[in-house]
Amino acid sequence: MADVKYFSEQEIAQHSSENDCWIIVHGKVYDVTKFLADHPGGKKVLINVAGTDATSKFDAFHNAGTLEKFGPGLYVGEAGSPPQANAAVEASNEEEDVSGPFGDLVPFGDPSWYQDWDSPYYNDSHRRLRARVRAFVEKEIMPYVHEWDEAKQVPRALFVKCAEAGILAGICGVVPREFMSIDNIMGVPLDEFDVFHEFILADEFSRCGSGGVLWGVCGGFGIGLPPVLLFADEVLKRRVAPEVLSGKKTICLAITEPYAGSDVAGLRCEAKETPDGEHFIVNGEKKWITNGVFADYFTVAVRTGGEGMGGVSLLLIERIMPGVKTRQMQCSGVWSSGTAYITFEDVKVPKANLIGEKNKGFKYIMYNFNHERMAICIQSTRFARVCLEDAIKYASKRKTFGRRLIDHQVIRHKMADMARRIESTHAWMEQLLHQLNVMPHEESMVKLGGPIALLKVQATQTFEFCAREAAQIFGGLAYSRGGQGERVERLYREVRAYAIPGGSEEIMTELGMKQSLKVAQFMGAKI
Ligand code: HEM
Repeated sequence: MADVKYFSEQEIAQHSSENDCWIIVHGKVYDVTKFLADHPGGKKVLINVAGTDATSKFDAFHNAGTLEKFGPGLYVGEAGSPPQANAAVEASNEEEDVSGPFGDLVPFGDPSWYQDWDSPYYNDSHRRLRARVRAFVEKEIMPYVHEWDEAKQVPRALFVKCAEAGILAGICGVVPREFMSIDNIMGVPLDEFDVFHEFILADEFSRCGSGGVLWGVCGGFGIGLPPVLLFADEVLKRRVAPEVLSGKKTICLAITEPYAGSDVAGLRCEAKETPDGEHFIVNGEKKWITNGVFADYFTVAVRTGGEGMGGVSLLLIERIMPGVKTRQMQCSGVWSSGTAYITFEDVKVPKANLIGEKNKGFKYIMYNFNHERMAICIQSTRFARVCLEDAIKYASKRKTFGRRLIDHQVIRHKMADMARRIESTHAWMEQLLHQLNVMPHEESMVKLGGPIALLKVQATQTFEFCAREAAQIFGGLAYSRGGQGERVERLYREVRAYAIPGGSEEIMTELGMKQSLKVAQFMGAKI
């Protein structure tokens, strides 16, 4: 704090020309002289408010993220006089107080336990984690999301940052203790880390409002690494897991093909054993593979046996192996996630890279399906909240016909419709997360497969509805990329990336009911 400079209103008022232009926004002083020519809103608007407090005008046209990104380069100090040092306050700040409400308190913009409602699912360790992930995402991710999305890639350094913060280890569904150099995940001891901690990691990360960035970091990792951790032999696991968990290398899961999507058992990519039995020769194509553009490792579903699910194996293929080619696919959304079309042409893969047993691949894939689908539900539900949060914030400041947008009943009713869908989806999601927390895995695969499939439909349809309604509230601002409607515009384009992969809406609806009927009959229902 010692280096912070303070300026009085009179001092700031002297910097009021095109050649020397300061403004105050939210109590901070910015020297925008060199920024005038680059300001996307034009230089005149800035010169008109030079030397004054421009907070209300600034708020009318920008997101909070604008200052997080541009502010540090323009900041010169604080407006007003220095605060008196208060030893008692400084001492009490050292203890992390996690009680009370948390976040911006926009109605339904965060789950209800953020408003200090009682909940059976969360304790102080969850509250502490919530604050830490939020601080990390707001500092390291949110200011750059638009830039990364437009560049269609996330920086490699972000993987290492996320690994060091503990985020990677926390989202793979199995806590990879043996490969971790620390005994906690963002301060939560590994023995205490539960499904709700993982939920908070994914939910708070999703506040970045970009499936592209989220999948860019976690999309391949969260589904490509679990089969290695759970089923690969020690040698393969020890070679691959530590470097992926440390963010130095990346991994993805390659199942879908031009010929087989949700119908996994129909995949064609073949792996033929060489006569000496030492290698597989892999030939085939994979499509829509998240992170495939840059991944170092590919957990690939290949056909090693006859038709159907009994002939599928999982093989770890490496980018350095001759015959592996990837190209970026041009998709409507999730731009920075590196969606790839992959060709394997006579790729020679050592037998040692077989994950688990031959022809057991389908079982291994199924093992992680509930986890993968739950991740999609968590992300979709938070994205729906992001749409509502941004819509409420924007409608509270934008005026039309002499009134704020939010003062129009038709706009409030849109918000109400969004809120009730989000809250009911969230409550069902928490109920199922609780079951995942307490139920043995094998049992949960059978009993929860149906409800989680239906929850995926519910969550993605809620997301779709909220993206649409928020876009209507933002109007033209959600039709152009960047700026105030940035998150809504992007999320609107990303809806299909959630409603189709991980089991399409149609297949989930059918599976959800069929599976639930089977379970009911097994449990004795006379139907
Ligand atoms: C530190 C000061 C400021 C910075 C860093 C800044 C930055 C930006 C940026 C990055 C944009 C593009 C849209 C976005 O990303 O949000 C923008 C747009 C804009 N800014 Fe600023 N701005 C500042 C201050 C102001 C002030 C004080 C005003 C008004 C008096 C203003 C008026 C506008 C307008 C009218 C737009 C265009 C909005 C639109 O496209 O609808 N800006 N500004």
